[in-house]
Amino acid sequence: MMIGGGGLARICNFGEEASAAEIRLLWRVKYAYGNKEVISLTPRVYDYVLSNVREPQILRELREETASMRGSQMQVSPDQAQLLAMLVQMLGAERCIEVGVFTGYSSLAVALVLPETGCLVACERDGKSLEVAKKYYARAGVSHKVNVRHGLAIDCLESLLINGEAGSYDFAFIDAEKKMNREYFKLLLQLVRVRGVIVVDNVLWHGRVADPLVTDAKNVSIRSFNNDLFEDKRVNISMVPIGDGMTICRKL
Ligand SMILES: C[S@@+](CC[C@H](N)C(=O)[O-])C[C@H]1O[C@@H](n2cnc3c(N)ncnc32)[C@H](O)[C@@H]1O
Repeated sequence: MMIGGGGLARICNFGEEASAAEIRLLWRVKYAYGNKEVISLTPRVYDYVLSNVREPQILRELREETASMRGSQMQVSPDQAQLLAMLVQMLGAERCIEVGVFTGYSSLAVALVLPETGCLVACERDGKSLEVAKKYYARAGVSHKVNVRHGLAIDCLESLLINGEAGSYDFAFIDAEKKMNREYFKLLLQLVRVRGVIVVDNVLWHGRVADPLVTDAKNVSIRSFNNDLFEDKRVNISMVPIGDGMTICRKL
């Protein structure tokens, strides 16, 4: 059965008003690959996902405090933070780096699961949001695991390399200036050990990267970096449609 362009547009734009049957039809039209049906994250499905996230109380409080702050939409979602923490645990990571801390939600999620001897280098240029992050590291009792670096992330990463720390990190998370992703990745690939992991956030850029008609500078830059990662034989990759999209890269 075919569905007309107008019908599709209506369901796409006003998904919440569409009937369940229409949505199922939309899935079949738009998201069926061979025999495989791929889930579309409606608000209801996403609520269900969130209801299955085991968000620690301290992270919930940080998220709620950040909600009233400017830029709160930059924070990773609870399901993303949970995935980052799980990757760190699966790797048995002891040494991590975060590029782009904001008020500390993702870095706290990582610090909480690091062993007592673990260390997270947390790079952030904005002093005001770092104050919130430091308050929560202290409240959570993980300040001793977080090496806060206030300044430009590039300077921080270069200083780690100058300090002879190449190949000594297990895990890194990139979540700062998108147009700098290529530079961050280049430095982090040196800092992370073989079989270590680098996660890049916002690779789907609100879905706009998939639209060839959107050609603003940020989109072009994210799309081009995604393509670099796809071609990069030094890493295995997995692009995951979680939050605003994250690509998990494992160094070979
Ligand atoms: C998307 S937010 C990070 C969100 C954070 N990971 C979280 O889950 O709450 C990006 C942060 O990167 C910081 N940032 C942007 N450019 C930077 C740079 N060149 N050096 C250091 N930090 C930078 C911004 O100040 C902002 O706080």
